Amino acid sequence: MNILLIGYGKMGHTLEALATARGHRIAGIVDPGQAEGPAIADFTPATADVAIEFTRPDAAFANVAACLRQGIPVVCGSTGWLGQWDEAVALTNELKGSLFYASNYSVGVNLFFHFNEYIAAKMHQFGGYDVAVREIHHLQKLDQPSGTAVTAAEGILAHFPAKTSWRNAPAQGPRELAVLSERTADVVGTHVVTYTSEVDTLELKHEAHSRAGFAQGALLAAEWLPGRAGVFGMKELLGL
Ligand SMILES: NC(=O)C1=CN([C@@H]2O[C@H](COP(=O)(O)OP(=O)(O)OC[C@H]3O[C@@H](n4cnc5c(N)ncnc54)[C@H](O)[C@@H]3O)[C@@H](O)[C@H]2O)C=CC1
Ligand SMILES: O=C(O)C1=N[C@H](C(=O)O)C[C@H](O)C1
Repeated sequence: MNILLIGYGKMGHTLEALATARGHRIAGIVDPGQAEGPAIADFTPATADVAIEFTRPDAAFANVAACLRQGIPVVCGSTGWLGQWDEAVALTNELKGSLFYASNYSVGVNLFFHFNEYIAAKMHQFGGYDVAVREIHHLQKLDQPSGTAVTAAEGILAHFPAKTSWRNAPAQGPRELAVLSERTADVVGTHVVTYTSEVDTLELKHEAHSRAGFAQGALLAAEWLPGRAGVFGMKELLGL
């Protein structure tokens, strides 16, 4: 496939290496850091089968919209832009385009999401536990809490009715779910869901050892998306 890379930072470089190792061709790289590099408008479905976007919260929506307008299926991994999610869905449907989004492309994290929802329902059934989410990332991360932590929090709220909202700070009452963020040098991405009762603690933890898992999942999505119109995520791709 001809893959357009949008964003050539930590994820862009990891994706480039993995995509070429899997026999794909990089159709172009769009990044303001690339001197005299191309723009998304320079590409069409004839030159790019799919675009993969990993940039920053304030750039993601415009990049997704530009791909949709060019008729290029887009796999977006940027986090922290979901305030514009409804607009992105509406534009995808209006243009009959193809959009894939995941707050985390790692297969392991998507299993973590699946077990998180199952555990939340069970813990609610048995009662007596409080729950909190914690995420730890490197110092360069722009958004807080992480997109993954938001997905985990929403999974808990959907299955653990004792919690009705989440807050990126210590909970202010028993109905609030605390989503706590830590920033530490060189941590790729760690997420922990902790249930505590008076007598014990139960934890579900995912720790990324490198960015390879994110890139593998994003490439799976990029290979799957072309030819499918609509909005998709990892549940559809992995059948979870
Ligand atoms: N969904 C997932 O599985 C994952 C999501 N992420 C998210 O992906 C995003 C990027 O992460 P990293 O590569 O680690 O960041 P990074 O800071 O290393 O790279 C971002 C790149 O985007 C470029 N950029 C900025 N504005 C741009 C624009 N308008 N158009 C094109 N390129 C632009 C920057 O120059 C930089 O090279 C972040 O939002 C991060 O949270 C990161 C890892 C996994
Ligand atoms: O910025 C990162 O690095 C990561 N961002 C994603 C998120 O916000 O959840 C996924 C992963 O944890 C790495």
